[in-house]
Amino acid sequence: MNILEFKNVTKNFGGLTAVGNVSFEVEKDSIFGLIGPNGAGKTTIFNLITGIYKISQGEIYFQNHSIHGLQPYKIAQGGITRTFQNIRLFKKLTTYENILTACHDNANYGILDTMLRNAKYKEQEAKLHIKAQELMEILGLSSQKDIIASNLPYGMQRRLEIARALALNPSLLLLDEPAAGMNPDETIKLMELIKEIRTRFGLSIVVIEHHMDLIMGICDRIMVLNFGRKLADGIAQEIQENPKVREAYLGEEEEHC
Ligand SMILES: Nc1ncnc2c1ncn2[C@@H]1O[C@H](COP(=O)(O)OP(=O)(O)OP(=O)(O)O)[C@@H](O)[C@H]1O
Repeated sequence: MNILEFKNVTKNFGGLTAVGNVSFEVEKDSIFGLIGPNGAGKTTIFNLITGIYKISQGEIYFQNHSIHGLQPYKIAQGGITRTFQNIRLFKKLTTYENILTACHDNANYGILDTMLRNAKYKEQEAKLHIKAQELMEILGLSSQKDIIASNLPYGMQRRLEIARALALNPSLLLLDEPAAGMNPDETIKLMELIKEIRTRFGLSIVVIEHHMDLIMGICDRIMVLNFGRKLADGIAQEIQENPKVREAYLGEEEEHC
C-alpha cells in the first residue's frame, strides 16, 4: 500500500520548471530517498507535499486522498510533518521546552481549562510532559535537556528538529538534509536513529540527503531528480549502477564525500 503518490506533478515558477511531470510512489512503512544535484527540485517537492507551494499541474495523494489546495496546517494535522534544510527551532528555549511546545500542538484543552487549571488540564499536561520526556530520550537528547537550543552542537539541533516533527504524531515524516553539517560518526548514528524511529513510531519517511552513504544505507527505494525531471528510481543497487545517475550525480558527489 502506498502512503504518498505523485501523479504527473509539475511546479513552475514563472518560466522555470522546478518540478516537471514527476510521478512516484512511497510505500507505507518505507524509507524513501530523494537525491539529485543542487537545484534539482528536491526541496520544492517537500514544499508541494506540505502545501507551502501549490502544484501547477498534476495531483498528490496522501493515504489515497488528494491533498491539493489544503492549507499547510491541515496537512500537518493530517499526518505529514517535516524538518527543514535550515534548522528551525525556538533558539532561545531549551531542548525540553522546544519539544514540549511541539507536543502542545496536540493538546485538546481550551483556554477555560487552562485558566481553571482543572483536572482535564492537569491530566493532559502530565501526558504531554511524559511524551516530551520520551521523545527527548529516544532522540538521545536527555543530557542536553536544559541547554538553550542555539547553544546545542549542530548535530543535536538536527535531532531536536526531528523530535519536534515527531511530537505531532505524523504518519509521514519528511527529512530535508538531516545529516547536513554532521561529521561521519554523527551521520552513522543518525542512520541508525532514522531506522529506529521508523520502526518505533510505525512511520513512513522521505529523506533528502547529499550524504550518499546515508541514502544508500537506509533507503528502501530512491528517486533521482535532475533539473526537475525524474532521472531514475529503484533500490540502492539499481541507482548506483545506473549510468545516467552516475553521470548526472554520483560521480560529482563522490568527489565531495
Ligand atoms: N519560491 C521560488 N521561486 C522561484 N524559484 C524557486 C523557488 N523555490 C525554488 N525555486 C527554484 O526551483 C529550483 C529547484 O529548487 P529546489 O530548492 O527545489 O532544489 P533542491 O534540489 O532542493 O536544491 P538543493 O540541493 O540546493 O537544496 C531552483 O532552480 C530554485 O532556484
